[in-house]
Amino acid sequence: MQVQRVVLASRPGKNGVPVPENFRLEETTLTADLQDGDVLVRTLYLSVDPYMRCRMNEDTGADYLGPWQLSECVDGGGVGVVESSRCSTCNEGDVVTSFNWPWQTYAVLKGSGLQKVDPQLAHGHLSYFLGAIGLTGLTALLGVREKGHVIKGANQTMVVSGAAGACGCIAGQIGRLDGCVRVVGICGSDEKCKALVEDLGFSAAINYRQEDVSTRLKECCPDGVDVYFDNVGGDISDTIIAQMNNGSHVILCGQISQYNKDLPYPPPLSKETQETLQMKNITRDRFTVLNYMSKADAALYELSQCVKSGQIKVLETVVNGIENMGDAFCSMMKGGNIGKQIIKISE
Ligand SMILES: NC(=O)C1=CN([C@@H]2O[C@H](COP(=O)(O)OP(=O)(O)OC[C@H]3O[C@@H](n4cnc5c(N)ncnc54)[C@H](OP(=O)(O)O)[C@@H]3O)[C@@H](O)[C@H]2O)C=CC1
Ligand SMILES: CCCCCC(=O)/C=C/[C@H]1[C@H](O)CC(=O)[C@@H]1CCCCCCC(=O)O
Repeated sequence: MQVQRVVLASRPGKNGVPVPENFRLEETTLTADLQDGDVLVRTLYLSVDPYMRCRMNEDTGADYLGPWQLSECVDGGGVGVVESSRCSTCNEGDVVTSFNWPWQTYAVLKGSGLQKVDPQLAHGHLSYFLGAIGLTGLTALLGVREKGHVIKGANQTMVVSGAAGACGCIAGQIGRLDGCVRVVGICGSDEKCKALVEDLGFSAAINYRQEDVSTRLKECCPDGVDVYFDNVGGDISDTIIAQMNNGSHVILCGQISQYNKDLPYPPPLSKETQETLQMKNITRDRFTVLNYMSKADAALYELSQCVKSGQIKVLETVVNGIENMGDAFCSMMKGGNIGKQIIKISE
């Protein structure tokens, strides 16, 4: 059968900004003759994620991430439906997901590498398995729980950077549900600020492109900052950390402001910020969701219940068509998304 796929056409260079032309759409022939253990899947939704910028480099700078190879099909988070199966654990019609889903309209995959999901968990919104009820939601929930030290009744203020993105949206809502009295989001547009406060229940939001973050933080966080969910790093994080309280906690989730630079992960901190962390006894633990997968089932069930009950609101930016994968990735890296950036591949 004829299928479409996306390959890596070129690398942006270690210090380059990725462009859609780094990706190329191709037609290819898929031999749908299944071997034992294989399944034929139709792709429903694909995910684009910041860590993929590192996979565009020859050397990713992160030991658990392999680089994408030139002229080879790109992969990442995906969800799809089993069309036919020669695997004992997968049946026709099953909805399945994987972190290594090829950017391809149909694919033959090993059934053993796929996770079966229950569409009911997402009320039929299958794209949520790439976002709020997938790795994104897990990152937010487990990041806050494992590294945030949020205690109900402790009058804590949480700040979230990258707050209107996939992880940030959920992290702030978890902070509020878990008992922070104040949750302040930092993001890149007035429209995003409005969504955070009016739709997601953040106490306040700061547009870092328009406002003086330090001044606005002092206004929005009069008692200082107790928990900081860090998605972006760089100057924004330095400014927030400068206003953190003694004994407070940084959840080091990601550092997207540094991903277009030739730096290892996590990138080094300024001397001043290192001194602040030390003097104020602030913890700053790196959090990697893949290290907590033993807690995934319970956490996904909790996220599902919160989404179904409306306690957690889900925002998505959906574009249609595999031909738009590169555009969607580059747009997300520049802030084109509100909530999780999803690409719909088929009905
Ligand atoms: N530790 C872990 O296990 C995991 C970590 N992550 C990390 O979480 C973070 C968020 O990922 P995810 O939710 O998927 O992506 P998002 O949906 O948050 O998309 C990325 C967002 O980053 C913001 N951004 C881009 N450049 C900058 C910049 N220079 N300064 C400030 N903000 C910027 C943009 O929003 P804006 O308009 O506000 O600029 C953009 O929308 C990333 O750092 C990622 O690496 C993700 C998954 C797992
Ligand atoms: C290199 C910078 C990464 C910064 C943090 C981050 O974004 C981490 C993301 C991972 C998270 O733990 C869950 C994921 O899906 C991300 C990594 C996925 C790894 C897939 C492995 C693919 C491969 O190399 O084969």
